[in-house]
Amino acid sequence: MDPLVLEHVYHTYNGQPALSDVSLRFHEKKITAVVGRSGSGKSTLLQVLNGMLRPGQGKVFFQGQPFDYSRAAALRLQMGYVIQGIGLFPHLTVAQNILINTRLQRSTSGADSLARMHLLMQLMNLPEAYGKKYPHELSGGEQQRVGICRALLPNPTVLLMDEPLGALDSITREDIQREILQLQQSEQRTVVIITHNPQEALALGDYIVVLEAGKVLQYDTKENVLKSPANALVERLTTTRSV
Ligand SMILES: Nc1ncnc2c1ncn2[C@@H]1O[C@H](COP(=O)(O)OP(=O)(O)OP(=O)(O)O)[C@@H](O)[C@H]1O
Repeated sequence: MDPLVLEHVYHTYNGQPALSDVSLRFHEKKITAVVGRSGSGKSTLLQVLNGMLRPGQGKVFFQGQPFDYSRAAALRLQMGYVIQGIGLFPHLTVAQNILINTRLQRSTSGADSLARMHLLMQLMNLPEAYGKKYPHELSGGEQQRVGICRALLPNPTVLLMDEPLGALDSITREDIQREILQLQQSEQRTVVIITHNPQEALALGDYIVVLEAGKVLQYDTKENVLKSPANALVERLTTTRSV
């Protein structure tokens, strides 16, 4: 079952369309990269997926059920969410930051959470000793890795990422891209990652969505997007470094 489905979704801000007739099925245990220019509607799309925004028109399904906005906060806890500049709590250690979602959910025992934290830190190349550090003692890339560990600690079925690597240098980006792929091999989940960088979309995505002015220009496997770009704009998006 595809865990996230949008049917004919429209969203406007002050009468200005941000999403227009977006229908997408995000495939189970696959990475879908959403690429598009600034202002194309990528963040709006992600916020519609996690129920932070209720679209003006159209349907949103999560795990086969129409999204229940009266339970949005509880449903959101089942989705990991990673954003650029991650929002770690500065007064909490790395370990406390990573474990914060478990405290909210009370879903796993303390020992299980600690074991999972160590596993995730290992997969994201964070030395165990970093658990005692504070966010300001880490580099931007390390902070972003902590944010990914935090989002994944409750083992969500879905992981949503909004430009998670946008502020990083290209070498750190590529390192973290490799770690994300490694994580996906060891525990497969449905991942939606937003990026304005076509190279990143191609590096990470099994599927690619190309958004332009709130509309889906193309949605297909990476291979098909590369082989048969829907139009000249998609071709440009997939052959340029960033848009
Ligand atoms: N809260 C808001 N109020 C009014 N307009 C908004 C709001 N959020 C986004 N918009 C507008 O909606 C459109 C889509 O914005 P969105 O942030 O979804 O695009 P994006 O592709 O994520 O852009 P970027 O890559 O620059 O973050 C843009 O024209 C933007 O100005």
